[in-house]
Amino acid sequence: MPIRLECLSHTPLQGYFDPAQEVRMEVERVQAAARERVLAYDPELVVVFAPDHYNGFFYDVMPPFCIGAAANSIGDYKSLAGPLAVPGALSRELAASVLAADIDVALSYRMQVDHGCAQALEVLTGGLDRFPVIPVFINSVAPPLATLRRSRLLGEAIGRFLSCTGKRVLVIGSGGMSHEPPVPELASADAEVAERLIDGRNPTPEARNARQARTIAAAKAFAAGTGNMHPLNPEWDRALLERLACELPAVDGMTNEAITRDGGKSAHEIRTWVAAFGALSAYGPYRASLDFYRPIPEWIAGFGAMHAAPAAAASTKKEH
Ligand SMILES: O=C(O)/C=C/c1cccc(O)c1O
Ligand SMILES: [Fe+2]
Repeated sequence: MPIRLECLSHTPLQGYFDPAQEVRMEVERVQAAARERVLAYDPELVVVFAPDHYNGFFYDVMPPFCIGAAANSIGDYKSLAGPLAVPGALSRELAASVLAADIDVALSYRMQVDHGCAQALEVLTGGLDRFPVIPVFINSVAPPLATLRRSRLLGEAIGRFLSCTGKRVLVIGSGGMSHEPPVPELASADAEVAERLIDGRNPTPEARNARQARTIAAAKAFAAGTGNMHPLNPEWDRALLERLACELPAVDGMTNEAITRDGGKSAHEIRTWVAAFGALSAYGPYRASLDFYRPIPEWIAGFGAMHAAPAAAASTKKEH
């Protein structure tokens, strides 16, 4: 019952507004190495913990967590569009098992995922449907949010289920660390924006282009040091990476208010990493490697990559 973990930041700005070539190439090398590890491991099941950015989940019903029993990627920015290869019956069993463990989770047979999920699948597996994949949405942008501890416990409950499947499992966490791109908030929204946050599925191409143009313009202003976006916080990011590697339960002490204050409103995407590490921790002690970290203002992201495996695992090769 082997398991491997890959966590990485995403950004829809890759390919639209890039950092210096040496940084871009370093990220590409790290991403290629992660993909090589995954393909050599050849998972029988992938579980991807991902946020959403008001593309698939809205305030008409905003669950803290949702397991996909079928899912489609909308293809925002340059991310891939199309169906994920979701094993629906197994997703349902997973949801039942998590609920039986006293963690309340929703189930969707029509989950829409955005770049927050699709980019990680493309980078790590080369596509959306290369391996059977169960997407697990974690609300990271739409207050009120569950606690960070709850994401760790969700991950643990999922890990316990996975360890009983006998499958070669890969868990993925997809999210930035400190960052705060221009995502609107319901509390301060006018009526038109509020409606978009409550029920804004399937916008027109014009509306989508306008949104993407706003993000690109914000990235340019942020990298130029103008505008009033929350700064990236490499010190906070590095402390978090250390916690994930060495003392996972310590994340329980991080309150939502402190995460917003220190990392910015979208830093809550770290809960995808926390859940992935929670799943891994259900298999016992683990060993984690930090593959990359750098604040990248052009991508509005504290950008990191880590991989990990149970301490007992001798190699990352395929195990039968
Ligand atoms: O959804 C958007 O329009 C922008 C999302 C974004 C921007 C920058 C960094 C990220 O991690 C994002 O998800
Ligand atoms: Fe994001």
